[in-house]
Amino acid sequence: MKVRFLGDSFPAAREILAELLAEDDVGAWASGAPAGPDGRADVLVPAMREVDGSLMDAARPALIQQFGAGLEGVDVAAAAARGIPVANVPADRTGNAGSVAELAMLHLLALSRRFDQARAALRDGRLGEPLGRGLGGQTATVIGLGAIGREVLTRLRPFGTRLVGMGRRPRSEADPTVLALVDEYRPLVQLHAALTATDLLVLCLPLTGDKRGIIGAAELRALRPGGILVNVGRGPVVDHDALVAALRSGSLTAAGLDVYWQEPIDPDDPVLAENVSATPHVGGVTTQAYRATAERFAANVERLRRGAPLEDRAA
Ligand SMILES: O=CC(=O)O
Repeated sequence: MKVRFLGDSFPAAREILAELLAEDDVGAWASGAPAGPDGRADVLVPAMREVDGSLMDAARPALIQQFGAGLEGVDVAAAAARGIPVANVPADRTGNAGSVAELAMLHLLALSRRFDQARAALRDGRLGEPLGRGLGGQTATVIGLGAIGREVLTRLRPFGTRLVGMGRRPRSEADPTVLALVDEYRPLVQLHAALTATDLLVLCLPLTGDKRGIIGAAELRALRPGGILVNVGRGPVVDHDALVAALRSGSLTAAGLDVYWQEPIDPDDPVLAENVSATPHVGGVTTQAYRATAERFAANVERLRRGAPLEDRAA
């Protein structure tokens, strides 16, 4: 089987997959699908690129299989119209959610303890600065209570942080396992009120439904003074210009970002000149999560080969 990733990002995913699918041809189209017979793949891997109907017509894949959870770049209706199955590897099945949550913790700790400034002080020969803040006693609001949000809450608990969980559902319909993880549950319709009592805002949302730009200027302004935002879900959930403005004015103290409006982010993007700790979409990029993701991916390729029903289908 010919397995092709769109773009040459996420190289370790291909390496681990190539080991598991040793009989198959695993590779990448560095700049999108090439024309002609070379542009055909049995399994097409979106890898954060857009997959529209014309790309499907050119590549004529037997399966569009994400190496990970997010399918927001895939025109699932166009795939269904062409009879092409679309599948992903859900974050809760592989340890991916735990890896992403761990990265959220890294950003929270680095920004609260001002890790970049500490390293700069060390290089300047200064001692005992900067003054950081601990996570204890602060209020963290985690928006998005899927597998990643839950793992973030679990990891924050031992730090003595007050935990607010926000999800779509009214409290009466919230999942009891989520309610057990938080000090307070609030439905998303109470977003503004929750933010006014928030020091640490952690976004763990997929880009589905009406989530684009839900964190804009008014929401960032509502956070408590000294507020920190961490986004490990999807970039466009936050309004880019509002984020830059809030960081510039100091109304938001710092941001930890692993996901962006376009990926990879332009290194000259003004947000990167502000007080941010930024990583290039490595939330799920750990040997543990990748091995488990690759195993589920390879199992679906094997099913495709045998004509067996595929797992984790979105279409
Ligand atoms: O971003 C990573 C994923 O969607 O799995």
